[in-house]
Amino acid sequence: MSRNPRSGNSQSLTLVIKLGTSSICDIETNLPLLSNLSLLVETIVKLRSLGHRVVLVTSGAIGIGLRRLNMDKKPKKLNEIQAVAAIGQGRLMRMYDDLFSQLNQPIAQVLLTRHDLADRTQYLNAVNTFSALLNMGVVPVVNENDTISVSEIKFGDNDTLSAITAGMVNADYLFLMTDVDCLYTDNPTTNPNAKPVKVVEDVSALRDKVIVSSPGSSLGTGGMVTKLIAAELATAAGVTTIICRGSAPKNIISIINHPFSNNNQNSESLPLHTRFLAKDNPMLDRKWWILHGLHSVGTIFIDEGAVKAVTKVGQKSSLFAAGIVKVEGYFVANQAVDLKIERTIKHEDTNEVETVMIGKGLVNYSSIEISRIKGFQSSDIENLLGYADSECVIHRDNLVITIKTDD
Ligand SMILES: N[C@@H](CCC(=O)OP(=O)(O)O)C(=O)O
Repeated sequence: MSRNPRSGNSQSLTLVIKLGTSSICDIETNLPLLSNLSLLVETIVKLRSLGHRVVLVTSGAIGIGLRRLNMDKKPKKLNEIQAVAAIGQGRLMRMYDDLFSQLNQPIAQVLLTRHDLADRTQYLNAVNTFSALLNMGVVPVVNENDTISVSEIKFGDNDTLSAITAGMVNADYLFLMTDVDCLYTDNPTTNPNAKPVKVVEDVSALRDKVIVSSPGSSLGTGGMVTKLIAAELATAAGVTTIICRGSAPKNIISIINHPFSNNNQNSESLPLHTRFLAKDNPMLDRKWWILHGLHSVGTIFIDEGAVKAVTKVGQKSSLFAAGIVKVEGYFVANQAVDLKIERTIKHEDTNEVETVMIGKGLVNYSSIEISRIKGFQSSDIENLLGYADSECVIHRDNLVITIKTDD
């Protein structure tokens, strides 16, 4: 089996390149790593000249902001960190614009939060803006909008933001540039026996095989854990994801020029990197948006019959009120909720309740309405509520199943 980038040829690829704080600022002094950044800019301009479309997702606002204020450490208070990021973001963009301008490459600033993408219209507006920028030959430079990002609406780290961005632009590749060559079976700085992991077919299966304790830098929030989450999101959207060393950006060109097949996974001619293969059947854009773009605001617990119906191979059903046993959280129609089942596991003396995540979906009714109609047939909804907006609680088009099924 060979899973190559979706466009199937290397004529014109769409690449998202994510650069973490450790590749932008010196970890001791916070001074910008100008030679690194210049090499990256040269590589991106080279990629553009080869006909590729490039999006840069960059951290570094906090690091650059700290340097501007002559502060050694990140402040403790969230609003002060946000202030530092606001100071650094303009300077970060100025630095990129200065470097790209030397090579006549126009760039654009795109600042996003998860909240912006939770609304389908705003999500599509962002998709359209990216599309227009790439069609104009511009390199969008993306960061999280730290001024308005607090935990509820945060991507949390730029690895996740880069995976969401890669899904939005239908990228062929996501490059997660970091301070190590690749993913290892353990932390290579503390364990000399740690082995490089070169090709990953299934990110979720990998979690038991590698120890991903390697922390991010003191300024960044990511580490290997967030890279694996990003790889899982991106590969689910059909994006081949690569972890490679941030200080050697030219490797990107070698990697995309080298056709991949499982037979040459140990190719010695390529620089060390980890390749996460894109899923053969990527999730449709809308379902991927529901799963990763939206924040869950509640939970609907369903019974075994409903689990069977919504996970049925071939013809998955919508979720009806009859299969709902419990509602948690306060939400209104059109918001995203998790779908779970509680199962009782009988031990000799005790019973244990296990909660299993089934999926996520957009509801047609509020939590208060669902509490009143749960367990009833669709034909009873009008009597119970005085109206019946929809016969199902979650339509199958708005429902994403996350447990493994056979289809
Ligand atoms: N928006 C922040 C990003 C912080 C962050 O997640 O950094 P990293 O883990 O290095 O990708 C900044 O620009 O400093």
